[in-house]
Amino acid sequence: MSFQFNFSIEDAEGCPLECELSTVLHNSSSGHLDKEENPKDDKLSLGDSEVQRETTNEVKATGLMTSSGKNNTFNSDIRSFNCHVEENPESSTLATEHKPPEDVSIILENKVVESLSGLCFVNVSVVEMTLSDKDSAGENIVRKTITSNTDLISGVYEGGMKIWECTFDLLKYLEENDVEFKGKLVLDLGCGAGLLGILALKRKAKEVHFQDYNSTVIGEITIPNTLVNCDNDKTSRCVQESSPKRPRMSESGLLSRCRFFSGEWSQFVQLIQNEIPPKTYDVILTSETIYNPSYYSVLHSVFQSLLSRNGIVYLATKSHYFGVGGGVHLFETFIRERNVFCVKTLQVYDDGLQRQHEE
Ligand SMILES: C[S@@+](CC[C@H](N)C(=O)[O-])C[C@H]1O[C@@H](n2cnc3c(N)ncnc32)[C@H](O)[C@@H]1O
Repeated sequence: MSFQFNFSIEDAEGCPLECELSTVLHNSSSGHLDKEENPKDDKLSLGDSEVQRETTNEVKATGLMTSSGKNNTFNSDIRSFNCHVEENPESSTLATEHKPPEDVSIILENKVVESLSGLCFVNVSVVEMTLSDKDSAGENIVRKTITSNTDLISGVYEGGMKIWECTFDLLKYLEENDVEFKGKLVLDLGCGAGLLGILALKRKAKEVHFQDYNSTVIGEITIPNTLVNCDNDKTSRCVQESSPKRPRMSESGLLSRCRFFSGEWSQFVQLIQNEIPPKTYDVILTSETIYNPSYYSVLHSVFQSLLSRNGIVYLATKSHYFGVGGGVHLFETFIRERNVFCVKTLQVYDDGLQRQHEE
């Protein structure tokens, strides 16, 4: 069954010039999500959105609605997922840049590498097992999530350890539509495993920045994943499942076109904006980052501050995140109310939804 949301495609002429960034999030957006209007939507759909700036001063946005049940082998079903909201979250986590070590082989110690569709990634369970013993001095996110039995702990751990389903939808969309990355400065925002940024890197992006809330994710998952995909000419014959790949130092060339950041989004914006010259991104890729409505304001300001004038944002999301309350309708409303971007649906993937719904 195909499912379409109420996204509309707007002419760039219909879009206003940049407007002020709203500071109100909860109040302004929550009242506009009318769950009763499409009561079935929430359970059935996932979505991708793309936000685009035009060459004129006008801002145009397009959206890609996707849904998928195909990748459940890699991800538990998170349409209804557990989120623990900390009473005193460690918010405003400072943004930090992470430099891969000189000896890149160290990064892959104790890692098991898997592959899918030409992309390699470390097995998260193995990383978690290793970390549950040793990260007590660090963020300790593995132990915290095990203890609280949650997919994420708001303000502490934002879910970057595993690969979420919409990442695969967006990868598919980018490949099928031959989206151009050559020569572009790309941001994988809320990257987790970083597969979106890695795809951009392999497709000749000039530079890719990876950002995740948690430094543990960047160090233990994102950087290793980037490294195992850095074997430029040989990536098509990815390592066999469960076989660790040990790239030579000479194979890590692509790493020089990557930068890695951890920290909360507003802090990240500050860090990037303080660079001289200040940077803006041609493409922002982001998957499963709109689950929490209380982050919409800062997320919008990331787009507004860091997207270049001709830039474009591809955003992949599920229709609704039970337990936290975010979702595509709410986010679309939020974007429209800010009046900076327009939104359009690009595509809906609905594989497996009926099956999921019947359950
Ligand atoms: C559910 S995970 C999705 C990870 C990955 N994009 C995927 O699709 O597999 C959400 C990601 O958004 C990022 N994130 C969410 N809220 C954030 C915030 N307030 N500040 C910084 N990063 C945040 C985290 O880095 C986290 O990894």
